[in-house]
Order: sequence, then structure tokens, then C-alpha cells
Amino acid sequence: MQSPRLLYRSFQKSLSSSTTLPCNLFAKKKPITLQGRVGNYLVRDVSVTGTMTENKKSLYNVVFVLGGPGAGKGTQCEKIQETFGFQHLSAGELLRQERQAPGSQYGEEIEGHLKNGSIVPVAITCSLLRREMDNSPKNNFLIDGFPRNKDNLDGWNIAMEGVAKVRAVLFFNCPDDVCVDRCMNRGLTSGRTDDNAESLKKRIETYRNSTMPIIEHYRALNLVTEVDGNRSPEQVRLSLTCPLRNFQQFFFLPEQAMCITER
Ligand SMILES: Nc1ncnc2c1ncn2[C@@H]1O[C@H](COP(=O)(O)OP(=O)(O)OP(=O)(O)O)[C@@H](O)[C@H]1O
Ligand SMILES: Nc1ccn([C@@H]2O[C@H](COP(=O)(O)O)[C@@H](O)[C@H]2O)c(=O)n1
Repeated sequence: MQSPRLLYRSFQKSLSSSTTLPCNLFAKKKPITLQGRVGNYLVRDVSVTGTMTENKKSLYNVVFVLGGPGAGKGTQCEKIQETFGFQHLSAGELLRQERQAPGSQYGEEIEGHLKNGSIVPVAITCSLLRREMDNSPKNNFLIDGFPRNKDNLDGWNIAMEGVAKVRAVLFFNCPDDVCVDRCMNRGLTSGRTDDNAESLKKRIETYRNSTMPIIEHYRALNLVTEVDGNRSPEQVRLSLTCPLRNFQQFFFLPEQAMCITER
């Protein structure tokens, strides 16, 4: 007889090959969200959002969230983090906090990059992300605004090997003029030193020249889910539901959350 672990693996395999996976498998939070057959066995997955945190200190599961400035990354990450059992980490926000931190040795350097729309060296950004991940009770992270260039990507790959696994990349595609308008509007109240016409020109340039190649890199690895960000926030949120449920299903189920019963 096959061990439960092996059964679980073949169950996962059978799911991964399905192209018509229904999107509402995870609609119920408790108690049972998924079930299927492996040979003579009925395999039930009882994993729910809450149980996903119990897998702590295995590899961190990471979904990178990329797109132009103002494409709506932060807005959507905030909306979806709890529902899908992620913690949202915004690289830009962590840098802004570090810039303000009393006694930070990086404050000035970070401020220079923020104003210029250029990218802070990865050693700083990656350590900030790592600290948040290590201090979090969660194992699953939406990392928003990272990796933004090759330095970010290479630094992450070196520092996070054996620590975190990139499971998917969400790419918010939105026209530049819409992005700029949104950021200019945000600038009326955000207090951000980079929500102005001059910084935005540079940020868009950095996005086109340095971040798009990273998105293409992940696209070639078949990890990118592209989202049309040029719609209402609610429409964007709805369009994310299906991919996020599938990510949960394929990547985030702890083995101990599987319930296997002989039939
Ligand atoms: N779908 C949308 N339609 C209209 N406005 C939006 C939409 N999504 C977000 N916004 C607004 O646009 C501005 C930028 O959104 P948000 O901060 O989520 O973008 P972002 O991609 O995280 O930007 P950045 O990378 O510059 O931090 C905010 O003021 C937000 O309220
Ligand atoms: N990986 C990153 C992310 C951000 N920055 C700097 O922060 C600015 C704002 O980022 P948002 O994601 O909040 O728009 C960005 O323009 C960069 O200057 C970075 O250096 N590295």
C-alpha cells in the first residue's frame, strides 16, 4: 500500500495536470476545501487559510508583485493578503520606513534613490525583506515592488537560496499615462517625495528599462500571471481571485493538512 505522503504527491500531480481547474475550490474557509481520488483512496484536503501558517520555517513561499508605479500593486496586495493567507511586504514601503528610522545609516542613500526613481542596492532591500519574513508568523509572502532590476534579482537569488521559493509573479500591466495620473493624484495626499512629475518620469524609465526585463525573465520561466491593471479596483480584485486560488492550491498546502481516507 502507498504511504499517505506518496498518495499526497500523486494527488498533487494529478491536480497540476488539470487545465480546467474550477476556481471555487477554496471558496469555503472550513472545513473541507478539496477532494479527489487517487486509486482506491479518497483524498481530502482540509487545508484552510489559517492552517497555512503552521508550516512555519520550511521554505518561505513568495509571490512577487510587479508593475509600473501606480499600477495598483499596493492597493490589491492590501485587499488580498488576508483572504489568501499571505503577508504583504512592500519593498518601497520598507525603504521609506528605513529612511525615516532614527540613526539609520542608509537614510540619505535611500532618499537619493527615491527622489531619482533609481533602485537602492539589493543588500539593503533584501535585508529589510528578510527581517520582515523572519519576524512574521506567516510563511507565505506577497512581495510588492521587488525585484526591480538585475541587481535585485541576482542579490535575491544568492541571499534567499534555500530560504525562499518564488512560486509566481503577478504582473500588473497598466498604461504609463494612467499610472502617472494615479501617482500625481496620490501625491496630493501621500506626502511621498517621489509622487511628482519629475520623479515619475524617472520611475517610469526605470520600470521600462530595468524592471520589464525582470518580468520577461520570469515570464520565460512560466511564472508570470498578467493582470490588466487599467480597470476599477474591484474589477482588478475579482480578476485576481482565480489565479490566487490556484496558487494556494498548487503551492501552499502543507502535507500535514491532507486528510486521507480509504474507501
Ligand atoms: N484600479 C485602480 N483604479 C483607479 N485608481 C487606482 C486603482 N488602483 C489603485 N488606484 C489608486 O492609484 C494610486 C496608486 O495605487 P497603488 O499605490 O496601489 O499603486 P502601486 O502600484 O503600489 O504604486 P507604487 O509602486 O508607486 O507604490 C493610489 O492612489 C490608489 O488609490
Ligand atoms: N525593490 C525596490 C523597490 C523600491 N525601490 C525604491 O522605492 C521607490 C518607491 O517604490 P514603490 O514600489 O513604493 O513605488 C522606487 O522608485 C525606488 O526608488 C527600490 O529602490 N527598490
